[in-house]
Amino acid sequence: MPDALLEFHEVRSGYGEAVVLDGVSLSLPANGSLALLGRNGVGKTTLLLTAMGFVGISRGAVRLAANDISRVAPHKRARLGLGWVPQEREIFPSLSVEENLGVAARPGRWDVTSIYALFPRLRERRANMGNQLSGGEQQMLALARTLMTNPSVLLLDEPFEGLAPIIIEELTAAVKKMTQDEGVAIILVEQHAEVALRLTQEAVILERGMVAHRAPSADLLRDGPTLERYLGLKLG
Ligand SMILES: Nc1ncnc2c1ncn2[C@@H]1O[C@H](COP(=O)(O)OP(=O)(O)OP(=O)(O)O)[C@@H](O)[C@H]1O
Repeated sequence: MPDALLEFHEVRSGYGEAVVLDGVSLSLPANGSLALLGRNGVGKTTLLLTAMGFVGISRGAVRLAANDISRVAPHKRARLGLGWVPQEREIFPSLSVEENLGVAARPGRWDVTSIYALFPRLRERRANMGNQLSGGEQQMLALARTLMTNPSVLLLDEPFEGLAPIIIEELTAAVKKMTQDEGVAIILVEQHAEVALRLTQEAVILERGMVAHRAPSADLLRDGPTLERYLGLKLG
């Protein structure tokens, strides 16, 4: 098995007294990609928040490159290489696209030039203010801005939520290039299970805060009974 870049070891976490994740173990190798699936409320976002340290753990450990980061503050985890793309996007409305990118920049493979090559639409809109972008463009900018921090792992929380199919296509093409050609490791939380499975190597399905099923994404994509059982999906 390849060495884990990001690892959850029997993690329990939640909000105050409420336990949401219980005994979750998973492992993301360097250059790996993992789809995190499950019905509403099973704890997918909580898992990403736990990885970032916004939600604390009461048992188990979170490790990044074999270092225990369970008690490390979120901003330090970001510095260590975890990149968080929140569902709310959190674009600065009164900064231009290019300024939004600039505030996040840290040295590495990703800079404004390589980002514009990945997202030509952002180059076209580079002078637009954050509040002069469509929802899909904001989502691209949110992803691109996190990429500007040159993370070793990107945590994506429902990036395709509410977007038109044409924009989803553009975004998936960029994510594919980023992961398959450039080797950025990702955990992708997604309601669009088929899209997520096509973009990733491995998949984990959560149910009631526990790992209910894990499989290579390509296998799960063909496994109608499992998709129906845990996600209520019927294959077309
Ligand atoms: N800030 C919070 N305080 C208390 N409970 C919370 C908080 N955020 C989420 N929860 C609860 O934790 C559980 C898991 O929520 P979470 O958002 O992680 O699920 P999810 O799988 O991401 O769901 P969705 O697909 O709807 O986004 C839910 O029961 C939710 O009500």
